[in-house]
Amino acid sequence: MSNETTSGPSVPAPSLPWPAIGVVLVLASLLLIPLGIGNAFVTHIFVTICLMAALSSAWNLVGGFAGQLSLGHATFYGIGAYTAVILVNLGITPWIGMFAGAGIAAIVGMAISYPCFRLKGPFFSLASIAFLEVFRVLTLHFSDFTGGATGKMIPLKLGWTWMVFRERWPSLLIIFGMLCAVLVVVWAVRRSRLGFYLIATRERESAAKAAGVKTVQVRLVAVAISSALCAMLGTFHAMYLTFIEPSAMFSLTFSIQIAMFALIGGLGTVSGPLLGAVLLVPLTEWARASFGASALGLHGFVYGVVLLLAVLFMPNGIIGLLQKFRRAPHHELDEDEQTTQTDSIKAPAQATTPPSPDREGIGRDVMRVQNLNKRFGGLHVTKNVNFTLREGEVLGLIGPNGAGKTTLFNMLSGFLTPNEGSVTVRGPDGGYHTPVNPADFAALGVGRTFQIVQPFAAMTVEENIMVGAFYRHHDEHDAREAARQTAWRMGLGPLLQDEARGLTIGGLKRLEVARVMAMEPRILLLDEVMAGINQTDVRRAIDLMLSIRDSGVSIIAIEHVMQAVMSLSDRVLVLAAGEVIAEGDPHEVVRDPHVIEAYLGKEFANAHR
Ligand SMILES: Nc1ncnc2c1ncn2[C@@H]1O[C@H](COP(=O)(O)OP(=O)(O)OP(=O)(O)O)[C@@H](O)[C@H]1O
Repeated sequence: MSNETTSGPSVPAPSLPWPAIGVVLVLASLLLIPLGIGNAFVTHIFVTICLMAALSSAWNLVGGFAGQLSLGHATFYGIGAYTAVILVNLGITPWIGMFAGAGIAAIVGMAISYPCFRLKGPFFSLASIAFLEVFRVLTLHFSDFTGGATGKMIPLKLGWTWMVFRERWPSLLIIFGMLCAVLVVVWAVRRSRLGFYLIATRERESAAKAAGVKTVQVRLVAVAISSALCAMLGTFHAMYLTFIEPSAMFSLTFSIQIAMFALIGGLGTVSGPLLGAVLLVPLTEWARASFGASALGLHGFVYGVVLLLAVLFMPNGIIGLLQKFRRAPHHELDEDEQTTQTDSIKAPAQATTPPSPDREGIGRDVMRVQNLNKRFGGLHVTKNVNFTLREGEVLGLIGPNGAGKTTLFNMLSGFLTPNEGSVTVRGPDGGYHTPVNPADFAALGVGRTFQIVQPFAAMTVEENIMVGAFYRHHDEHDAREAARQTAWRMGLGPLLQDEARGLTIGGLKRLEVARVMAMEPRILLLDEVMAGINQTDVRRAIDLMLSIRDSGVSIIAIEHVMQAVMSLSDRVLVLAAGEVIAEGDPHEVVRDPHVIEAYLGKEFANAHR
């Protein structure tokens, strides 16, 4: 079993007060310093900082939270600029044009991102650049509307209605307000179910799907919000510049700059892009002013050097570096502490799911598997698999390596479509349904774990479990509370604020179960949750599974640890070479000569005589 974790950017806990105080102080100085100095050039620099910080924060929703590294975000900025300028020329105020541009950009963003989500890493970035170029060429082509290569002037109508001013301070007020609004949107997204789902999708798409996340849908929502915000900022900038032309509005360099402030400040964090812009824009503007025409393009060189240094020494950006200093040492549980903790968690555990000595009888069928066949090319992996799972039952699924157990689980949770056969699940309404994808299975109450643990590495233990809890609790406070209760029940209480990437394999296994339990499933598919954990943890896991079973959940458990299989299972199903070779009472099944021959071996049989 590999302890596989990704190393995505760090995600700070959103509720800590010090970053909020820092952000408020930075914002206050962005407004008060230029207003206090009253110099046009200084005000211009602060307008640029606010604009870049806002654009980068909006980009961060897609590039940071969703992990889709777009290098073509100027497309939406350009759409916002052109829409507003065309409308201004028709006599419509940019305050309206701004929203028209936002709507168009959101639709365009979703339309071009949907097919590109299949592309990973640099391929998505390249596709985003290609679309940027397409829009630049389109703007050149439709010159009747856009002015073509010569660009378009904004009619010189001064005043708040037209967003054009003789002085710079009104523009500063507008862009400062827009920056605050963008930050509030990003902050709200980060705290919401959408934010958790985006980060979960970025970290582990399969695990996110298993938690009921509609991964394409949440990324499309993020793209729509991000594109709309960029377009609104594009409108402002067009009015500020009073002139637009295609190569400036749909510029690759500008797109890279937008992404870079977030990369340097802290990808996937609320305050990172703001910090990046505050530190970098004055530096480059100073370089531009100091060296002027003698070193044209010097700002690009400055950006390059800073980016190189950031990648080398601060892979998680400035925010990641700051976090490192304040992060508490990792909390590893020792044996005594674990015992105490297990004792101490009994109370909340019993409060939610009392382990019943008079376990309710096994009820009606909750899952029916009929004639399941799966082929990978010429390899026939599962052959005519039939079985049923009943309410409150624990079904042990055993068999040698390569027998097709995980493949079967993938079909029971919608991750694979069978070539023949069907899986029907009894829904909360009492009717039987045939789900087809992970979201459908989750909606019917089927939760699963993965053989290779799939933590959302950059999230804390609490946040990992919250991704599951959000399935039932849409409000952040409710989801956090449910996650905490589940964590204590699973023995993860003292580790709530630890990052998942720091857990031991035993901890990661428990986290995997905790996340799915937080979804309050009716059917639980456990894939080797006891592999690679010590004897004490195995005993604890057995107790935990019994308490889960007693709460009325039906369980199918793939397990090689026979101690667990024997003490947990009401029934055992043995799969060998894709076929069910035995099914029934565990004590009878382990005596079956076919099972001994195919899986258990003679030594096991002798030991259990
Ligand atoms: N996506 C795939 N493409 C091709 N072959 C696959 C794929 N997934 C699984 N297999 C093959 O199907 C067979 C069954 O694999 P599966 O992982 O389901 O077995 P398993 O019983 O879960 O084994 P283990 O106990 O080792 O996890 C193996 O031969 C495996 O190589």
